[in-house]
Amino acid sequence: MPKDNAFASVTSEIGTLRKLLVHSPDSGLGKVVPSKAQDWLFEDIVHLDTIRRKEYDYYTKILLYFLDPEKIQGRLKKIDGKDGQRNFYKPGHKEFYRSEKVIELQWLLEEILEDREIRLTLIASVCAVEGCSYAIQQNLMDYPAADLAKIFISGTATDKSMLFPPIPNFIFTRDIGITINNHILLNKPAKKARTREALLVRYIFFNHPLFASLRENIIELPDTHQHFLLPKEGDEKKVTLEGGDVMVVTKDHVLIGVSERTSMEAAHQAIHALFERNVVKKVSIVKIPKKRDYMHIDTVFTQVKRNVWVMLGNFSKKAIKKEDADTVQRILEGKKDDNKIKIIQFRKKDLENPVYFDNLEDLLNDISRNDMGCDEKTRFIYSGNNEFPFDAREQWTDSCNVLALKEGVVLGYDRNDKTADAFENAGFKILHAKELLDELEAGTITTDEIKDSLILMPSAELSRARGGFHCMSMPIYREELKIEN
Ligand SMILES: NC(=O)NCCC[C@H](N)C(=O)O
Repeated sequence: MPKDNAFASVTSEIGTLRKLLVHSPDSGLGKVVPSKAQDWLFEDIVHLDTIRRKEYDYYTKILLYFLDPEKIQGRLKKIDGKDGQRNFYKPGHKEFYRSEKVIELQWLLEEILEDREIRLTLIASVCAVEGCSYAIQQNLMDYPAADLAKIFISGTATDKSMLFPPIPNFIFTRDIGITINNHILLNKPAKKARTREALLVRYIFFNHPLFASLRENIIELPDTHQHFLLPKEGDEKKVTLEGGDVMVVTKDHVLIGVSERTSMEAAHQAIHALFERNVVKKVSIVKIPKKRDYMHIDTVFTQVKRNVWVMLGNFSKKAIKKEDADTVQRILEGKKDDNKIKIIQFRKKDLENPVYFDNLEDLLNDISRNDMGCDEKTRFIYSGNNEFPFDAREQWTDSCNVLALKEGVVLGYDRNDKTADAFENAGFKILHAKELLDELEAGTITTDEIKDSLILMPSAELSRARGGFHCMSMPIYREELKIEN
């Protein structure tokens, strides 16, 4: 349990995780059709039963074991028993795990929908966003809260009719908002497919009693003045921001990616909002190429320990030097600056004089050494062991997108073999989720004993959704790291 009484506090990427928001794959994932997969931001269609039972359920078990063991310890056989109903994992079912540490968004949505006024407003809002008929809107009022929550998320009514599209990316809770110290910065999705997620989450944060103490600390970025007059596509003046582009590296320092999803204008607004409210003292803007493969900064790097990061080699010093080595190419492509990473750090006390970094490694090294006071050498583990073509292949399947359960213990996909080798070479133990759970249940190991490890999770279906465990988590509370400066 957190030592203080604050409900929310995230001051790093790697402090021991105590509370997070998640959403397990709902039936909407099983409704993605090939013709809409790209619009709905999936590269492929997934097999629902496999993604749940053989993949995501392991994530739930590991999270509960680390964050809320009473819910699961000694009960695994029964939970996954022969009846095969998975009731423990189903929000809305009476046997659902209902953890206040591993917090399921569908459960919170159901709870706020018990309130008639919220139900009416949210029905009207969802119907407006989805362009539903008046008849459907009236019809939705007859559903009990649990069914309505399911419908809002899956898009499908209890009689199996599809009322509106699913929101299959709701499993990527990272992107709905970010806890920065004891504030929550809400997102403004860049893609239409994620609009309903933002709407539902806004209602949860502003209405669920769990967040009552935080209401004053919820930050919503304003839109650009007369934003409705802006051209449809490609205007940097639009304010769009997704959580995968925000990383809280220390209590004073936040990184904000400018990417395919987060606009420069949003970064600009966020810097002002965070400085004006005294949330942090330093914001580093990390501008990455606007590419589907790199959609947010957490798809190209995440933190493992105070002096260890996993990253894509393309953004390393060496790779950037190599790119610049051919003079003719450099001159010809000189204007293609958009393909390069750009890093600018703003300090509240001296806004006029930002600091520039040439490459990602320099920034991360500066964070490890100067912000986190780490004397040990900063180490980088590269996607695919930095070997072509495994570097790009494994980054595509989220090798760089790991979630730290505590400093040095991270969750990643089991399909990224070369990255796992790189972790091993860097001195990390490689653990497999299923075996680890067996050992935890048998009592031959405890979560406290697990140190410096990459826990490999089954991933064949999950990885088709284009996000890893960093994306599948919205930390609400992490223990504060002891930093000696
Ligand atoms: N933070 C992240 O990188 N989230 C991954 C989101 C994947 C989702 N299919 C999307 O394209 O939005």
